[in-house]
Amino acid sequence: MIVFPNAKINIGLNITERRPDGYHNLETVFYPVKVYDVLEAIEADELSFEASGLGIPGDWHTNLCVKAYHLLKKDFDLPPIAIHLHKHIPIGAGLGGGSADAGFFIKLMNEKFRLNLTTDQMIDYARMLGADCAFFIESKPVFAFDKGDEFEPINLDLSAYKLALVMPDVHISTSEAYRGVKPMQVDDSLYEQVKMPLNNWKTHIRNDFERHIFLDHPVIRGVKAELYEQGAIYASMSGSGASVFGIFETTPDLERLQQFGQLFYNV
Ligand SMILES: C[C@](O)(CO)[C@H](O)COP(=O)(O)OP(=O)(O)OC[C@H]1O[C@@H](n2ccc(N)nc2=O)[C@H](O)[C@@H]1O
Ligand SMILES: Nc1ncnc2c1ncn2[C@@H]1O[C@H](COP(=O)(O)OP(=O)(O)OP(=O)(O)O)[C@@H](O)[C@H]1O
Repeated sequence: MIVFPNAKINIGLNITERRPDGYHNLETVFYPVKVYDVLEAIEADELSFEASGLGIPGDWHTNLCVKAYHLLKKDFDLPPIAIHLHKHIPIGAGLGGGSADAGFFIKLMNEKFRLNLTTDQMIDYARMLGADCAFFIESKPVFAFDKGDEFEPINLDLSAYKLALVMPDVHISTSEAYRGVKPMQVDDSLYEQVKMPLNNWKTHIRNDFERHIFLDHPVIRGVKAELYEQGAIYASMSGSGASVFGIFETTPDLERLQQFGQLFYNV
C-alpha cells in the first residue's frame, strides 16, 4: 500500500510557556500544503526500511516510520514489513515532514491490517511520536494548542490565493529553535486573529521563532522581505524554519524567488 504524506505550514505561532516536561505550550494554526513524500509498506520476511530522494539524517531505526511500526506492534500482532520512503519534503524546514510520515504511516497500518482504530486512537498513537505528528492523522486546517497536539477545527480555505513556499539553503533543528525562545503569554488569541481578513494578518499574526532565528540566519529574514516585496498579503517563516511562505493574490516573480532557495509554487 502506498500513501502520500503532505507537508504543513504554521500560520502564526505563539509560544506561551515552558512546561515542566521541558516542552512548550503554544498556539498555532496548521494548514496542509501540497508538497508530498511517498510512503510504501508491503508484507515481507523481516522488517526493513529503505529511503530514496532527499537524504534523511540518522540511522533507519530512528526513522519515525520505524518508530511508529514498533509503537503499534506493542499492541497489535503485526507481520514484518518492508517500508520504502521517497523523501521530497525538505528536512529542517518547519514543514513537519518527518511528522507527516509518522502520521500517515499509522493510517496506512490501520487500513492495511484492519486495526479498526478510531481517528482519536490514531491521534493518541501519533502524539506519542512527536508533537506535530497528531495533526497529520486528519491533516485538515486546525487551531492547535497545548504542545501543538490538541486541536480545534477552523474554517480556513486559502485555495483562492497562490501560495509560494521558499526553502533557503539552511536547515534548522527544532529543539535548537525552541532553546532560543522566550515564552510569552498573548493578549489576543490566534484563534480569533486568524478569522480576520487576510489583509490584517501582517500586523497581527506573528511567529515567535522568527526573532532569534532571523538574527542567527539573516538569509531567512531576506526571504520574508522578498515575499513582501513581491506583493505577498501575508508572509511568515513556517514553524521553527527555515522555510518561508507567502500568500499572494497575483503571481509573484517566480524566477526571482528561485534565487532565494528551492521554490514550491501553488501548493
Ligand atoms: C515547531 C513545530 O513544528 C510547530 O508546529 C512543532 O512545535 C515541533 O513539533 P515536533 O517537531 O513534532 O516536535 P517533537 O519531535 O515532539 O519535539 C522536538 C523538540 O522540540 C521541542 N518542543 C516541541 C514541541 C513543543 N510544543 N515544545 C517543545 O519544546 C522539544 O525540545 C523537543 O525535544
Ligand atoms: N521520516 C522522516 N523524514 C524526515 N526526517 C526524519 C524522519 N524520521 C526521523 N527524522 C528525523 O527528524 C529530523 C527533522 O524532521 P522534520 O523534517 O520533521 O523537521 P522539520 O522540518 O524541522 O519539521 P517540524 O519542526 O515542522 O516538525 C531529521 O533530522 C531526522 O533525523
